[in-house]
Amino acid sequence: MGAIRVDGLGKSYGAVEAVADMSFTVECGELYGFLGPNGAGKTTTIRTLTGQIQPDAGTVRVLETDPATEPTETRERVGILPEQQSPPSFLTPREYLEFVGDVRNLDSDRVAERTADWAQRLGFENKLDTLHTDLSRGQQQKVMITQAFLHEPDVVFIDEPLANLDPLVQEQVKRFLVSYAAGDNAVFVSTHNIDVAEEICTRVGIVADGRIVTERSLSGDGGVEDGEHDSDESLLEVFLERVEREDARDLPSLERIDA
Ligand SMILES: Nc1ncnc2c1ncn2[C@@H]1O[C@H](COP(=O)(O)OP(=O)(O)OP(=O)(O)O)[C@@H](O)[C@H]1O
Repeated sequence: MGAIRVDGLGKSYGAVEAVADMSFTVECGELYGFLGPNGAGKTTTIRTLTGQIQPDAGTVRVLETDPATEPTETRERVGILPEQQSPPSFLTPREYLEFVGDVRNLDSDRVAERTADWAQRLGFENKLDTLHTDLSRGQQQKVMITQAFLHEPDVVFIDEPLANLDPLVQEQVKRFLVSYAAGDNAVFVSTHNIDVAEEICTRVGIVADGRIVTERSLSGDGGVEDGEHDSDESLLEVFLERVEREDARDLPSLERIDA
């Protein structure tokens, strides 16, 4: 099933054109990496796909729902780990995950079971009853990862999944994301970490100036599968080449500077 479809998406904030004619699709079973420099339009695209903001132009569909007109239907079926979001300071992880389970209409026994599983998987069992305000950034990130997957959604949007996590937990989360996508779910990861994208993603879209400038299928062994590019070319090389090319388009030419 088509998980995410974006066609001609445009979104401006006043005079700032954050997203301009963005188009791409993601199928269930894909771990799709959304890569781009600061200010490229990644967060704006995710916010549109999760019904947090309305597009100015184009169409977006998530599991055949329209997040602009059916935000509740969309959000019921997706998991979201937003950029730099912390769990509520006045709740403990257990209380927060019970609340999320309630909002997601999950049976309380199931929530308790999944909370215990995730706490064990990510190693925060001994913090389940500690207020978030007394948890480290990494421990809070583990709780945020748990809430995104609590209802086992078909599509998950994650901004910088490995932020603040120690190397051991990073490995566990990477392995989990790969296996979750392989279970016929779509995992959409926005990241600046090109090495991680190259390691775990099945496909990446490189974003610059509010649109996809190129997409690459990844072979899973660090190689980039592409007819246009040398297969030995790393994803970092592809990224730098395409993003610099877009930057150069925006810069005045030397002749114009000299004139
Ligand atoms: N609420 C807002 N009001 C005005 N401009 C905004 C707002 N949010 C984003 N922008 C602008 O829109 C553009 C795209 O921002 P966006 O946050 O989508 O980029 P990004 O690719 O997620 O960047 P980063 O990698 O730095 O998180 C930027 O020029 C940014 O300054």
